[in-house]
Amino acid sequence: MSSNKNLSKISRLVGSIEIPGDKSISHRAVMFGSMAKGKTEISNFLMGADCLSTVSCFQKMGVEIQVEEKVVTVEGKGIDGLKEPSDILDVGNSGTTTRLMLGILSGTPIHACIIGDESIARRPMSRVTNPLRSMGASIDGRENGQYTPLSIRGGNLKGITYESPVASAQVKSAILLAGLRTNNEKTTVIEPHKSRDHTERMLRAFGVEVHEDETSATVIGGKELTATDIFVPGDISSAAFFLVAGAIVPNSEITLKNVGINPTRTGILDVLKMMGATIEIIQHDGQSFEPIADIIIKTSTLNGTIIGGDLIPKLIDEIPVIALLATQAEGETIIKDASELKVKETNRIDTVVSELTKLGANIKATDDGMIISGRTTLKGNATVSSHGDHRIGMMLAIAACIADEPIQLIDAKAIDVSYPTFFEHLAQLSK
Ligand SMILES: O=C(O)C1=C[C@@H](OP(=O)(O)O)[C@@H](O)[C@H](O)C1
Ligand SMILES: C=C(OP(=O)(O)O)C(=O)O
Repeated sequence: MSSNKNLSKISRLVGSIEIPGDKSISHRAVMFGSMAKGKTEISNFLMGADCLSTVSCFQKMGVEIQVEEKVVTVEGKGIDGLKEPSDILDVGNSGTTTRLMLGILSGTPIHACIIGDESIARRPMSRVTNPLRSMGASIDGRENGQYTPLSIRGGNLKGITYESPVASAQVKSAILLAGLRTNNEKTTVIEPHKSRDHTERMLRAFGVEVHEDETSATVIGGKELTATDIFVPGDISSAAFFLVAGAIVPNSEITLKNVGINPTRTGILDVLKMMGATIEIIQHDGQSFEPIADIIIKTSTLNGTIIGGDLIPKLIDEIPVIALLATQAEGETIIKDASELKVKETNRIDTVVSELTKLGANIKATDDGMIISGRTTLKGNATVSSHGDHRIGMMLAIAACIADEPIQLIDAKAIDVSYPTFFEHLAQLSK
């Protein structure tokens, strides 16, 4: 489904918005609620297309799930409660749904087929299908299980210690979720850098013990999950677009409310501080399993910086909009160690560089990231495309706020994947 938007410069951004629920946490709440015994009520659920794909896949496996405007109720029937689906499980555009669901299905004695859209069909799945096979799952698919369509039949699993070549919460979560299905065996995932730990935190909320250290996580199989109510904090990856907008649109001051500030996700806040942004973080008291804050950002004078190493997994989805931020910073910004960008919804090194270049940015691709020289005036008067990638679409819509001439954005609809109210929020803040 394609849709285009004409976007113009904005004189200032003022006011406050409530950031919609976190995508990673919304997916997990539906999945873990489906595996648990009892009723899980999820509030502030993200009504984005990706999370609705997760809901529909678990409904097809017989789980009763009701969705009523940001409140989702899941009637879990326990870890053995999933039924063999009579239809294909369609994950749409969602890598998280695909990889975590493969982990869950690995130890479930049913057969399932998984397909998604054309972007999903290009995303590498061997990073989960290979370790899951080594635990005992039968998985097949295009190019020996590297790409969708995939088919899976769960088996009797054994625990493994898996040293992942990539820092990926999707890989870690898939293996840990499979590990829960072993008979009292230990499963450990070791990563090169720590990835987001929402799975570990939420499993504990569902009553399952998870052992964590600096870069590893361990579960013991055979434990039941107990249903619990989950409040989903606002998604810092969605907040990132308005954090950058607030910093680069002149005379702005905006407050972003209820933003999740899990330290494995706050790389964007570190970068804004490193670049000299005026930012205030007011943490809420009495949090449950994920910390939450209101964040105030003002128009800022910015300097270039170097972003790499263990900061990368903490901001991987924010790199497109960080590249835009860097076009408005004095001097050079180097983003390195980020080759994972090549296997997201698009090759985000290529799409960021090609679309920002059309707007007049001084940006070049490297093997594992990009180098941006600022500060440049974005001229606009160009047609750019999301390439079907929600984060590229939102980055370009924020670029339009400061470009001298209007921009036409092709396929703005892609934004619905993670932030369906994005344009309403932008309009609300625009003065
Ligand atoms: O576990 C998750 O919810 C996610 C993990 C990250 O992917 P990787 O695990 O591939 O790094 C991230 O890019 C994605 O948007 C969501
Ligand atoms: C990479 C992303 O999501 P997923 O892997 O779930 O498709 C994203 O939201 O930027």
